[in-house]
Amino acid sequence: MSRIPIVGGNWKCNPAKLAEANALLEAWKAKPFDKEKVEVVIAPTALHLGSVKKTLEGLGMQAAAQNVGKNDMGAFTGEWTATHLTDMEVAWTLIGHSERRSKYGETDDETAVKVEKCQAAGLKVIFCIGEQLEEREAGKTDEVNKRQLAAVLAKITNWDLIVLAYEPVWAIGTGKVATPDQAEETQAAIRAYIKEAVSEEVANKVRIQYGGSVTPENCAELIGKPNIDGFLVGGASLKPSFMDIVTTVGGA
Ligand SMILES: O=C[C@H](O)COP(=O)(O)O
Repeated sequence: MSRIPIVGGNWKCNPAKLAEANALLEAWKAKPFDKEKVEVVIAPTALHLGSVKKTLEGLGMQAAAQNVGKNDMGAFTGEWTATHLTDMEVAWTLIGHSERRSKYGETDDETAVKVEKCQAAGLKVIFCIGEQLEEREAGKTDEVNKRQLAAVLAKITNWDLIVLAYEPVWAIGTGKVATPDQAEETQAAIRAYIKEAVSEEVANKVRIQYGGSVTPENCAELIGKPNIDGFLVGGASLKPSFMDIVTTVGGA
């Protein structure tokens, strides 16, 4: 089954100024890509989301939030909900990024509640999983990925709204990209688990991104692997050359 690749840009808490975001998007404009062959989803900071979304639309890209609240509307200062995002016509959110898990204490159970809310609101989710260095060294990579996935599987009724992102934590922002074989082996195991725990149909159609120190230089070999359906890019998505990753994945 052919899966349309999907490249995400997670800007995290960058750039400092909206003008810088606009300048980056202006630079991207000069490098067209084939929208039939690759989907592009960009997650700016929440404050820039509304403005950046409009510019992204002009580029044939979609906007994502980097996080979503686990509560409904009400007295939850500092939060927003899946309903707010769909009302603002933001189609996507990330859930379970390792920085949310490790720096903000997000638990597997909380990711499950968030996924459930997004499914109810019809919001698309890039669901992030991945092991810490110690877990890989202890041979627990597949176990960790399965645990993080198992927490949310029962909440997913519409798999068309779900993309998985495998991001080994030791590869994020470190320059230590997983080798294509490492990423492929782990992502094949993730797909095998989805086949076993959900169905062969879902396993065949769900897209699995790789994330962690992806650059224009290393992305070609990674995307050549059968179980890598795109990337979730951090640092390199803040540069004009991000478009080289997009065109390597999907053609100009
Ligand atoms: O969400 C993106 C990942 O955290 C990867 O970040 P990175 O490309 O800077 O390693």
